Amino acid sequence: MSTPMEIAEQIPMVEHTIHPQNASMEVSHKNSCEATIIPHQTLVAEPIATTTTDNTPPPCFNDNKFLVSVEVCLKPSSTARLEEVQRAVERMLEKRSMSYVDGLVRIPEDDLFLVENVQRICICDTEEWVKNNDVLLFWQVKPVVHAFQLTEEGPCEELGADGQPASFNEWILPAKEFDGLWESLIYESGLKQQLLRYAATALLFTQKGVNPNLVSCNRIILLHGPPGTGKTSLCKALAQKLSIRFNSRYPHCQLIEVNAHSLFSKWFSESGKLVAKLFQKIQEMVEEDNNLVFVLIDEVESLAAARKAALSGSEPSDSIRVVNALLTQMDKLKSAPNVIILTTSNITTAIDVAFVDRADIKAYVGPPTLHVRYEILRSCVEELICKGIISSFQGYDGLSLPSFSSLKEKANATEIHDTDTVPWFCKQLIEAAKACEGLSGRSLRKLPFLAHSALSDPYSHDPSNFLCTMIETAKREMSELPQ
Ligand SMILES: Nc1ncnc2c1ncn2[C@@H]1O[C@H](COP(=O)(O)OP(=O)(O)OP(=O)(O)O)[C@@H](O)[C@H]1O
Repeated sequence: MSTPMEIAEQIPMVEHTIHPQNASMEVSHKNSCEATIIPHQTLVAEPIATTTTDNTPPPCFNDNKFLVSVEVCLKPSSTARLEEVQRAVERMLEKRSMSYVDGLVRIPEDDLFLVENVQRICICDTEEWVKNNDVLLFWQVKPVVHAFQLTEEGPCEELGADGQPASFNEWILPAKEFDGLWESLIYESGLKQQLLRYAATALLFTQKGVNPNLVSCNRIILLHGPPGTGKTSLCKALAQKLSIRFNSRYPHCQLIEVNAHSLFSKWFSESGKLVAKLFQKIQEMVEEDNNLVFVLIDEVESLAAARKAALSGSEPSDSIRVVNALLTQMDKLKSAPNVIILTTSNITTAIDVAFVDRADIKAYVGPPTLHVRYEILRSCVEELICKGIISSFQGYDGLSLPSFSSLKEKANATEIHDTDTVPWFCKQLIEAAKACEGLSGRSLRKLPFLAHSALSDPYSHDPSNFLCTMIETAKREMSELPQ
């Protein structure tokens, strides 16, 4: 019998081709369940590429291998050094001939150091490289291990003067409050990967000292779109993700959540000064070059209101001062390599053009599509099954319910609702998702709660009854939306 390495060597690597640009983007919900460790002999690998079509290596490709992030969360009680844990995990991964799919990796029971110190090991972002349901084999992968420990301190509030609301909250990252947030956010278009890559490029450019007069990069992101589409959560999740991925370069990381409303002083003329004061603090933080600082400005239109409106007389002149102060301070921060400004807005047209122009990425975060609505509801139902609120579906023992893409694949991309290959409960879930067209992600995440409270018998664990009630609740919620 051949050894795993011999078998691996028999598979011609160069002849296989994956096109990352074609890889379907499906955000994983497998965090709560174990990643399948499949003996690699049984796997049929999707062809793997060593180059993209234009012969340039894909961006995350090194040593003829795919770079795959492996995030290792230490136990709160652990006093081990992050580098020590990182090396221990690297050694553990080297010993195992496992496949790489997004999800949790079992910690070997005989590795006492890892058992004592590590809470979970999670493989991330492989779906960028492979099509849905395929896997990367161990020899095709160079794992990049990021060890981290969550802080449990909660936000530290900067109190405003004279009973004014606080002007900002400070979080030390990675924070317990944002754990799992990234994975819980579901988008259709690869938006999360795009943001991650953008930030990685921005940090690389500044780290390498790329001349900003020649290649401009302001490190400002603007997410805009309707309310409840997850913009604020996405900003926080991105900051958390980057604090983990860049912790060897930046061991300290903070998120400053600016309360834009508090910057409007009751003495109107003070507002410009308050903005300057806030940025003075941020400036002090970024002076420490081991610090990575994220500044989150929600509803940025309230701070960066279009000056055109002000000049036309419909806005008080103080708002002009605030916008001017904000733009000046942002330009000052530009020279610091270790700060990223994250902003959100529901009404882009109300934002000053000079601000919009400074944003390197202006990403539209739209209402959830059918695919996304199904995935959000699926993750909710999985959570309720996991916590024993409803029982699992009869005849289906899987830990996670089928994803929308896997159903589509089985149904040969036709109308998946009408096909026999789709289990009945998935059809119900699809019906619920269809009934929710127009609801925001925020409302969708509330729907299972509303459905449960509408059950005639709240102690019934019947999943089918629950799904029927969820469909009715969705229809009721839709009918109550303002026209
Ligand atoms: N695409 C999504 N996938 C999963 N959950 C989502 C999605 N969109 C929204 N949610 C849920 O809605 C919650 C609220 O989202 P959040 O407050 O970040 O939205 P927002 O776009 O910033 O809203 P607003 O513009 O009203 O401030 C999130 O924490 C998340 O639970």
